[in-house]
Amino acid sequence: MDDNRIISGDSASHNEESVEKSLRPQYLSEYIGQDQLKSELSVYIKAAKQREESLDHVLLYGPPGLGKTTLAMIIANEMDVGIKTTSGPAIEKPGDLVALLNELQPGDILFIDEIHRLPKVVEEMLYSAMEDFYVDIVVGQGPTAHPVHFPLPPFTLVGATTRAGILSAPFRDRFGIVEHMKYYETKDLEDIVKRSAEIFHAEIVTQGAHEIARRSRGTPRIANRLLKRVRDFAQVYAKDNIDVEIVDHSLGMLGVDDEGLDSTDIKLLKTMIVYYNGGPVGLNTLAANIGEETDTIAEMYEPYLLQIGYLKRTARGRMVTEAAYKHLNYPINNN
Ligand SMILES: Nc1ncnc2c1ncn2[C@@H]1O[C@H](COP(=O)(O)OP(=O)(O)OP(=O)(O)O)[C@@H](O)[C@H]1O
Ligand SMILES: [Mg+2]
Repeated sequence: MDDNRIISGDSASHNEESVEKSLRPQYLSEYIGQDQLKSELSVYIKAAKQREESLDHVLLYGPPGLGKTTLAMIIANEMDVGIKTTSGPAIEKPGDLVALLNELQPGDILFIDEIHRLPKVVEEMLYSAMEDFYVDIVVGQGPTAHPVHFPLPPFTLVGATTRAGILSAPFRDRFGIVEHMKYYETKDLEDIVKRSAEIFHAEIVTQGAHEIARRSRGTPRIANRLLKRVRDFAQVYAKDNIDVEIVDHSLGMLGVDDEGLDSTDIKLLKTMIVYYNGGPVGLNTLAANIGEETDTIAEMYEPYLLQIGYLKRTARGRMVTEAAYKHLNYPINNN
């Protein structure tokens, strides 16, 4: 995906990894927002601990950067168990999965990011692992090949995906706990920005935090990234604190508009307005027109534009709404 996108919700590049780590809340009590999800999870965690059992398998889904990986790590901390982290595309064959499962201690968490990208054979092997804690593997080759029943310790699979819709039903049904991550309220993002500023030892006034929050597309990762860039501007301009003026100036320089939309969001909307009279346009056509991958649009751009009501889905494709015409200052064309 496009890693240069300043407000990308996509995973951070390597040099930002360690900063990301320090920003990650460790326990549920430090995790800001997502109140419904937090209160549900805390009940399930408490109950599992009281029974001294492993937590039921958890599926977390929602747009990039909303805190799925963070939450998986929090679950491990709260359960006081180990966690092994991997991702769907990294597990290429059943043997890779068996190797991972084999390393788990009883109660441990296996976190699989991008779980919708697991190969089918691996997914099917997970069925018995999840349900009855065993896998059947074939040992040997040719005439000496024979199946071996391989028991596993009880473990918790935590899966994260941006596309719950494309998981097969038998797979989805094996997760006892399915949680939908929602875009964050501005107030929650404001608290996240303040918390991160404190970790960076950066002074920020409430209005400044509010302005970053408002323009972060409901996404903590974007809020943190914007904060880092604004902090750079404040430092270079020798400001003692981050106020609305410096936020507004910096975000303007970064091409983040008043609603938090970036140049790709705007290009997408303008293409639909100018070339397709507002739509309907199919996702593939749109992707080809603006030079992005279809998946990138579906996972990173479209969900937020749908959420704020600038796009709507119809049976024949995506359409731009009146609100988007207004925001971009285009006359509404009603034919
Ligand atoms: N509720 C929260 N409170 C505070 N910080 C948060 C919260 N949720 C996420 N963050 C911060 O946002 C950043 C992104 O979170 P995370 O990596 O968990 O997102 P993700 O959903 O796993 O994204 P992706 O789908 O791209 O893997 C992290 O640096 C984390 O510190
Ligand atoms: Mg993640």
